[in-house]
Amino acid sequence: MRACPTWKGFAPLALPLKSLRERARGVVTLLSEQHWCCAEFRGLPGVRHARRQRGIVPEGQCSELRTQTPVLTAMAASIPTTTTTSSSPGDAPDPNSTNLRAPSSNYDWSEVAHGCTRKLSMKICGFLQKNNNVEDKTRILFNEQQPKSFLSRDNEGETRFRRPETETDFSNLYARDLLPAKNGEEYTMQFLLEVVEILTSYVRKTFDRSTKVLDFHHPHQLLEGMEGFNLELSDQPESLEQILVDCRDTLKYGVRTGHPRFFNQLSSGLDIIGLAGEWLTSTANTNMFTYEIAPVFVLMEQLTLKKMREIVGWPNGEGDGIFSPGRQHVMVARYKHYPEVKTKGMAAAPRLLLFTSEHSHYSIKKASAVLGGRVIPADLENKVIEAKQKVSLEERHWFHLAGCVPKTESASQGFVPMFVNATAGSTVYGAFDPIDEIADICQKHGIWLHVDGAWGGGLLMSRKHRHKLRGIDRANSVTWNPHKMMGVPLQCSVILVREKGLLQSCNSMCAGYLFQPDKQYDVTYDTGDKAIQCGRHVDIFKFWLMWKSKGTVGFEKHIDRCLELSEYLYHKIKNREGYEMVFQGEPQHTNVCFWYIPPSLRLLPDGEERKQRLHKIAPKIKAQMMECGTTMVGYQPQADKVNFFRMVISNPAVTSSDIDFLIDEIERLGQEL
Ligand SMILES: Cc1ncc(COP(=O)(O)O)c(C=O)c1O
Ligand SMILES: NCCCC(=O)O
Repeated sequence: MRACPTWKGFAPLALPLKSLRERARGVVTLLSEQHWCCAEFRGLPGVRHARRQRGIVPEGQCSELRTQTPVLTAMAASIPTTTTTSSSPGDAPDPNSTNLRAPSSNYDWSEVAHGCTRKLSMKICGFLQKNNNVEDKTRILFNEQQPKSFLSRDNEGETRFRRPETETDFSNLYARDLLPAKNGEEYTMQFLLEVVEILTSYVRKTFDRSTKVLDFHHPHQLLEGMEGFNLELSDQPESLEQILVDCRDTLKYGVRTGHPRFFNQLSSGLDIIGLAGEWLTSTANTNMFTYEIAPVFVLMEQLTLKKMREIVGWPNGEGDGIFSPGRQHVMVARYKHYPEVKTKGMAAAPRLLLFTSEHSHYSIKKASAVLGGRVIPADLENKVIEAKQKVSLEERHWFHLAGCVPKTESASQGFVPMFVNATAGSTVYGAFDPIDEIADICQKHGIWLHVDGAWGGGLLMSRKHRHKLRGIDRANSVTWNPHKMMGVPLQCSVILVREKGLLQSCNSMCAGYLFQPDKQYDVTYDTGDKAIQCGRHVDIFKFWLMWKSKGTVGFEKHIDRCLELSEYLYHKIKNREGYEMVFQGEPQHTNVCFWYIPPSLRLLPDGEERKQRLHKIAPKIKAQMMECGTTMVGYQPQADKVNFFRMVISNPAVTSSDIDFLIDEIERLGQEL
């Protein structure tokens, strides 16, 4: 395992160092005047936000921290205990508290010292900032915490909150002290501001390439509780102090999917407007099933769906749709062909067949075609015709037959081809099926055409690339996931249906407690009954807000930029020593699939040994990437192909230098395998 590079700092939740150092220096000045020893805080980069935090300060800092621990320990041990907070500076942490075990090592004590120092410094800083009067600093230091009113009324009588100069001690506060509790407003504002600080610190670090993409730990390590990060649920309430620490740790041990060097999934990036939209959505905390409780969101959804249908090419954006995850299009297709299935079940339908290509999201095992897994129309029609007669399972190797596969191998009756899934941007290869040709076959045989544009639908926003989805306007239904290529925060999935009213007919149950027909407004805006589920999350707002902030042109620019970067990668490696492309030809999407061949395998002749050894290379490199936290990229086998890397780009933060970094990192980690 190659050594990981030393990191300048993986202190994702550190306070802005400048202010912390200033504060700390204030403490150092004060304490040294009191003839206390104290570490010189200079030279402690990455000093963490020490709210009784047990977090790990990265190796580089840990060694520095430890060299100064004896001094810090002396300070922590000698700090007087006259303050009234429950965890007064100098108190040994309560060993029974959930997260804080009794300090046992020098390192632990230095953490305690940090925590105490920070509390002291916050009190002093608050005082100094407020009074700017250095003389009285010693008096204020140990006063009880006086919750000041930080709420004021502006000219319109609106209550405004002013961030307190001194920090709130949340160790004695609990959820019950927050709104709607009586007098809970100030604590609520202070608590939420702490949370915002955690989130904004995380956002800043996400785009900082000197931080890790992840701080990997195995499941058993996290389950055991990293530095006291206890995932077990508690019978008794935890203090807000603990809740804040848990928030920080949850982010600390997660994966930064917005990091410029996170390439692992089709969904990546951290769009700030989308994030704000998600924050607002959670704050609004409403349900999409009726207009009466989501009037604005329901209208936003309807306008956005119409815009998307126009982009698909349906005249005047006519048709239907809904923001909802899941595979409703199959249900709608079946309902269209056999509506009695809704009330009588599958007995009301013959054996139905669904067709899709090997590389669709429902991928099936099959010898991969050098064309990248596209449906070859001539074969599709043959198979459709064949399927209308008796056909045995082994003859279906070319197409995936999902849905109602016959219960016995030798079905006595023909099958009814009902549904064809054409993939616009396959998950691994990024391949686009020839939709127009497939549409001809579906039209000829009266078969429902669904276009799975979950990954490729975003290319419709680009005048340069939308031709790859030529024929999509002939589809009966379309899947399009803005949370993939368009960078909208997860979850944001759309299903569009050409025939208006079909979703409602297929799914509606007219629940009387929700969809009363005698409301005072036009109840056609109660769209919940179109969905297969009842409660439905507001997925629209973050997307609508992003669209407003970028404009249609902004999405086009993003899509074109990502495709440019994938072309850059393709041309960089296609003739590079040690690389082999999985399929020939420029990528149709941002998917670039390749093997990295370490020097030890380059002279091996093709054959079973080479395949078996090559199969292990990508997983080993990936494991090292994760241990080092430097980057993440997906790998997988596909049909008869051994593990290969699948590089995808959807994060607007990615630059060509990140592509260069990825290649260098693969070579650094793989060259000695
Ligand atoms: C082509 C394609 N279709 C459908 C899906 C399912 O998307 P989701 O799981 O986000 O609904 C994926 C996911 O990667 C996909 O790549
Ligand atoms: N729907 C699954 C996502 C697959 C991927 O991100 O690679």
